[in-house]
Formats: sequence, C-alpha cells, structure tokens
Amino acid sequence: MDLIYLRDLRIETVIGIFDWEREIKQTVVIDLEMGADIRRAAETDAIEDTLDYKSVAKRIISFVGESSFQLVETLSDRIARIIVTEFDVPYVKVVVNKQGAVRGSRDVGVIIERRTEDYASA
Ligand SMILES: Nc1nc2c(c(=O)[nH]1)N=C([C@H](O)[C@@H](O)CO)CN2
Repeated sequence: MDLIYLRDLRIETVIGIFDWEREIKQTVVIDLEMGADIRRAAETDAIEDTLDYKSVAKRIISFVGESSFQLVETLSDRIARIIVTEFDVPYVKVVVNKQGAVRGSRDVGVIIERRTEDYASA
C-alpha cells in the first residue's frame, strides 16, 4: 500500500477538559498518513485518479475549526472517520497533538490507526 501524507497541519479549536479550556481556542497539530494506491495516477498524471490531499486538508480544517471536543481521543477518532468514510481511504494514521498542554513537555497527544472495517455499519 502506498501512503499519502500531510504533516504539521495547525488548526485553532476549542479542546480540553478544564473550564478555562472551554473559553479559548488552542492549537492542535495534526499529521495524517493515508493509504492509497497511487499507481494509476502515476500513469495518467490526473488528479481524478488519486486522493486529493488538498481536499482532505480543507475538510479537516473546517471540521476541526468548528469542533469543541474535550479529549484529543475523540477528535482524532472523528478525523479518522471522516477520512475513511468520506474519502474512501482504506487505512489512516492520525496524530493529534496539543502544543504545551503539559508543562515541561513540548507536546502531548494521541496516535491512532483506523481501517475501513473499523467504521463499517452493522
Ligand atoms: N488522555 C488524555 N488526557 C488528557 C487530555 C486528553 O485529551 N486526553 N486532556 C487534558 C487537558 O485538556 C489538558 O490537555 C490541559 O492541559 C488532560 N489529560
């Protein structure tokens, strides 16, 4: 499987479990690795034959910017769900980190991997 990736996507959003965090926006930094088969696009040189990473980025920027989750776990899972179900991506790795959320640490967050079957309806 090939991978299309997007790194260091910085988005301002409401996120956190504490009262003060519900009143401000904080920066989350997102890295994505998305499974793809790029062989056809490499033959045709056509954007229609591959996953358009700009379309993915626009959708995630819009979703995260309007969201207000408490946990990075919830945010990362919702991002993965959008990428798998709306963009027909068979595998995604999502890294979400909050800059400076823990004193003494540069960043903290979660790394998840999801596949099509994780979001298959019953
Ligand atoms: N596993 C998690 N632990 C914590 C989270 C989280 O989202 N997942 N969040 C917080 C606070 O919001 C923290 O980021 C504020 O500094 C604490 N622990």
